[in-house]
Amino acid sequence: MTPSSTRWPVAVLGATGAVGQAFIRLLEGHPWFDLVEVAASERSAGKSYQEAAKWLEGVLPASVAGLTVKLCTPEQVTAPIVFSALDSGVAGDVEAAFARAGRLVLSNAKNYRMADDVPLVIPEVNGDHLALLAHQRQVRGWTGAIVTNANCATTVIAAALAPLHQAFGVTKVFATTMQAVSGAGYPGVASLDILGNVIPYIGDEEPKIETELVKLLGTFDGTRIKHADIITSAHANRVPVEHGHTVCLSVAFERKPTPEQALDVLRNWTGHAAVKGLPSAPEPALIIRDENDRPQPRRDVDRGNGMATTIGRVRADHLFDLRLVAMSHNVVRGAAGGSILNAELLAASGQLAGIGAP
Ligand SMILES: NC(=O)C1=CN([C@@H]2O[C@H](COP(=O)(O)OP(=O)(O)OC[C@H]3O[C@@H](n4cnc5c(N)ncnc54)[C@H](OP(=O)(O)O)[C@@H]3O)[C@@H](O)[C@H]2O)C=CC1
Ligand SMILES: N[C@@H](CC(=O)OP(=O)(O)O)C(=O)O
Repeated sequence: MTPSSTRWPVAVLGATGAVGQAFIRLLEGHPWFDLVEVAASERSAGKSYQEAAKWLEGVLPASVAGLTVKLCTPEQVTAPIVFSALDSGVAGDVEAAFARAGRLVLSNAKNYRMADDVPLVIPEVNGDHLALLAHQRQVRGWTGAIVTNANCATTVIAAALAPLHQAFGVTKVFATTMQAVSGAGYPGVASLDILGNVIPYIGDEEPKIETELVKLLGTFDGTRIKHADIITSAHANRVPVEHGHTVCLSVAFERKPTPEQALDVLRNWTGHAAVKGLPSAPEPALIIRDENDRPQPRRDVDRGNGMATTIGRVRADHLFDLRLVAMSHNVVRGAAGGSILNAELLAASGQLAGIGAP
């Protein structure tokens, strides 16, 4: 699927961090988007990207190495589409300034996720929520817009539960996460804190999982999102894994499925139809493993170029109705790749018209 022969210039804000670097890797050779600008804090601005960033994985693309890092202002950064990998301490003001200046901001930060007029989107799960942008422009008077993607642990849970919610109506979720160190950004957690250890606390993570899930699985009525009626109890843990958040789930339903019925739904789920064929869309979005010892971050995290969610251990639950384990790449599916897929869906559905006009 191609939206037209148009190519869009894009920028990355927070380009030097863990998620910013993933954007740079994933945008290299993208068929629709050209990365033309990178921006970060005052500490990095004015330096070449190569000098400012401690490159973490693979080879830094030559086209980016020599770019001068800009400050994160709409005066300095002129691209109409802006991917934001900014620290949440600054994302609120910076992202609003870009949207006010007519730019489309695709944000990874938590600041606007739960705002009533801001779409919180995992394309396969709730791509239709992007239509909320018309309401956002009306309410805020912006010519640009902000679209957010979810917390990376919530992304795993929502991707696994969306098909089951559609088929059987999820009512309660008990979620225990095992989250990779890359989720804490760079340099992140001190090695002596995490090597050979588990940390049973990630600041602010459990409330985000519990609130974002109901918005993601909610329904859009043409003006607003009606949140799903699901109660979630989350336990968030940091584990010594490089990439990939794993989540153990116990789930209760309105209509209790057998494990076989649940597996059938998961295996046949295709998600929001408009996502199929987009450049970053994994095919399939969900990979179901029958082995007792999967999913595993080491073996499954890069499936679908890091965009697929792997699910296993689907079985009956003694406490609720069903148990399962799900895992996906927190920096790709749960951050940069998810944002790029949001932008692709907007482009393919003709929703980029007028973007970039002041
Ligand atoms: N890592 C993950 O798995 C996920 C992260 N997220 C979210 O994505 C965002 C980025 O996370 P991550 O890459 O891990 O974080 P990092 O700490 O690795 O990177 C933060 C980035 O923000 C920039 N920055 C910090 N302060 C300022 C400032 N005052 N002005 C402008 N830029 C600034 C940094 O620039 P500089 O180098 O110049 O300091 C750096 O580029 C966060 O909001 C995070 O919560 C969301 C989902 C998953
Ligand atoms: N808190 C997540 C990563 C993250 O930054 O999430 P959020 O964007 O919701 O703050 C983790 O530690 O794995």
